[in-house]
Amino acid sequence: MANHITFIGAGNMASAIIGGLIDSGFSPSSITATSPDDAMLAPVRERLGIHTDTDNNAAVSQADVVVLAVKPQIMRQVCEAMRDSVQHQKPLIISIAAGLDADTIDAWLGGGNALVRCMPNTPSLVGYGASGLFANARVSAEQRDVATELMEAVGIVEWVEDEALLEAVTAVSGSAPAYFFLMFEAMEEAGVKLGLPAATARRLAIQTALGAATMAKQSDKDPATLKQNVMSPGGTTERAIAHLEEANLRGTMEEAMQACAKRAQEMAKELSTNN
Ligand SMILES: NC(=O)C1=CN([C@@H]2O[C@H](COP(=O)(O)OP(=O)(O)OC[C@H]3O[C@@H](n4cnc5c(N)ncnc54)[C@H](O)[C@@H]3O)[C@@H](O)[C@H]2O)C=CC1
Ligand SMILES: O=C(O)[C@@H]1CCC=N1
Repeated sequence: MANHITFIGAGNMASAIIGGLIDSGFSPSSITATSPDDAMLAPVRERLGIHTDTDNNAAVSQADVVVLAVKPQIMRQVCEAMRDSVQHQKPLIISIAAGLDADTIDAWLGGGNALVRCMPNTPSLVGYGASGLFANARVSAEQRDVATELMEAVGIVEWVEDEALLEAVTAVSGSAPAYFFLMFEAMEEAGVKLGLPAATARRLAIQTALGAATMAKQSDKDPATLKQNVMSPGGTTERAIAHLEEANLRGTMEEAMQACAKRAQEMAKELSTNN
């Protein structure tokens, strides 16, 4: 495992990963998070007990792993400003930015870096993250293990050998918590229209999703069979599923996920040329 990890950026995704790491036993004293605004750092410092710094270069100079966790739109400026300290320190770089390819980030950091691109998701905060990882040619087997260990501390890890597949990972898991949260909103709203108090509908819907996900994960049956097991012939579920199929839920999911992957591609083009 890494001796010291520095997170450049301390927003939603960095705090989710840091929170998950600490819950899984990683020492807060081995983690630093940065932001130019100390007011943003105070809550993570107080809540998580980690080191914080408003100076990215100072934070990089102590790290053997640097996680780039700023918005893609400011990544170039952030990377170029810490190029010298990265070149001096030569840490393993892990970028979690959507739509920014490994070569582009490596070039912004001066080139020659061992760089892992990771597409995590926010359930990392509760230890149920799902991350897709890609390593550039400079990443050693030991560094791969470090990246795996880091992200496995907050969930499951899938390596891809073709970087372009991270776009698919973004559609299937990176952005996907939001699809399920939308589903919870919709189920709560519909439950209220059917007469339930909002809080009751929300609790039932969320618990049901947790139960369904746990069953799907633990069972040796595929999701289609598990679905079939809920559907009594001529019963209530059959009617609901027929409605969802007629409304083309599958097609809608496919279109949404294609749009997600396409946006990752567009961001890669926009950010590598216009940034
Ligand atoms: N939110 C999500 O579900 C996911 C986000 N990502 C990626 O994670 C990255 C971060 O996203 P979020 O955490 O959602 O954004 P965020 O806006 O919550 O966090 C960004 C952080 O960067 C900090 N920051 C701004 N300028 C900085 C600088 N010069 N130096 C250091 N820190 C600076 C901000 O203070 C803030 O703490 C993005 O690249 C995004 O594509 C990837 C997967 C999922
Ligand atoms: O929406 C986004 O661009 C980021 C990347 C994946 C999840 N959130």
